Amino acid sequence: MIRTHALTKDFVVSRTRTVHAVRGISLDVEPGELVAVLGPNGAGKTTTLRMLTTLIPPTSGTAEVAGYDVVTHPDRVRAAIGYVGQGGAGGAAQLVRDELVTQGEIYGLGRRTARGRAGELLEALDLTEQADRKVESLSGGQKRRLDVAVGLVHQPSLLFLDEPSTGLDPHNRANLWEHILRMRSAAAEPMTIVLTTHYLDEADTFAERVIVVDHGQVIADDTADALKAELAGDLVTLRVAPQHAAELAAVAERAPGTRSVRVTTDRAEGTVEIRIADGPGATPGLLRAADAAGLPVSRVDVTRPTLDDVFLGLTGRSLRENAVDPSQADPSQADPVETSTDRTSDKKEVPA
Ligand SMILES: Nc1ncnc2c1ncn2[C@@H]1O[C@H](COP(=O)(O)OP(=O)(O)OP(=O)(O)O)[C@@H](O)[C@H]1O
Repeated sequence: MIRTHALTKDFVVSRTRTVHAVRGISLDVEPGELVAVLGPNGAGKTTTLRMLTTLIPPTSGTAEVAGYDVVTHPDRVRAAIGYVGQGGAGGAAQLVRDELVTQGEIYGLGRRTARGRAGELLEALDLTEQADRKVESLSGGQKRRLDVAVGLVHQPSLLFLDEPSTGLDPHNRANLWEHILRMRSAAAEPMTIVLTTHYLDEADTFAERVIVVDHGQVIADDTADALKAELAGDLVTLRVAPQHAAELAAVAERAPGTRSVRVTTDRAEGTVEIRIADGPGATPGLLRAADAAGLPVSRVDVTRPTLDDVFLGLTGRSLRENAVDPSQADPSQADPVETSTDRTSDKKEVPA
């Protein structure tokens, strides 16, 4: 459904400054996949989507979408895909139903077909009651559902969603997802969905495949579970008396399967966080080793990793930090993407 090879995009900002937004992305997305593209601000997610949806041309490399090259056959690509951008669609003063009918007509549907399709989408996305209201009067969640309806009006087999739920509260995010998944399962043909998101839980819960992008490159690509198992490991947290923390960390570092150990102490307690392949399986051995070393553990927690832990493991940075947009960080840098985001994590991890 999507095949890219060494896709790049450079933005020449001035004579001395070029932003290398996308640096050689090669991807294959099969029909019917639901793929989340995850990465910090400025990683190149939107730029990649904009190339795949023919909104901007690549600087180099190739991209085939729905069987057509984005540069040589942009019209064919556009007819086959739906795109819900960050800004949203829709003329504010239009009525909701008219907006959908107009969009359908733009895609070449006859008026009668466009009205029929608008009715179906309004019902599927729970917007029938709002059909005769102005777009500008919709709530944030309703507006986003209308954006999705607009993206689907011509029944594309491939839908791109750029941060579909940003700005929505948790209830509206869940509601939007319920609708997206319902539309997807109701589609006659397998619908491929590619979305970008900042919400790690959203990628974790809904995406069948997660592509992690950083500095314009793909740094990981697998199911969320596989990424977590391969790249992060479970987190076993042991609490001890503060004077025992460093010694317990040394014991933990020697335990089989330990990937990294982090120690923090305050007056009351020492905390030893152990990143380890199989937390539940490793914990009894860790406790036996602590006991044998005369280091009584007062509390044990085992937590499964998140996608943020995956990103942290890959880059040493957290996706939760509100990363600075590299192109805005230091205008004097010739290559801001490369040079201004090398931020080290606050966490002090001791490699195992
Ligand atoms: N038109 C443009 N001109 C110059 N630089 C641009 C342009 N569009 C994007 N960039 C830069 O390219 C880099 C990648 O931007 P992009 O919007 O693709 O990132 P993103 O991963 O989608 O980020 P976010 O999560 O914040 O939306 C950033 O440094 C951005 O400032």
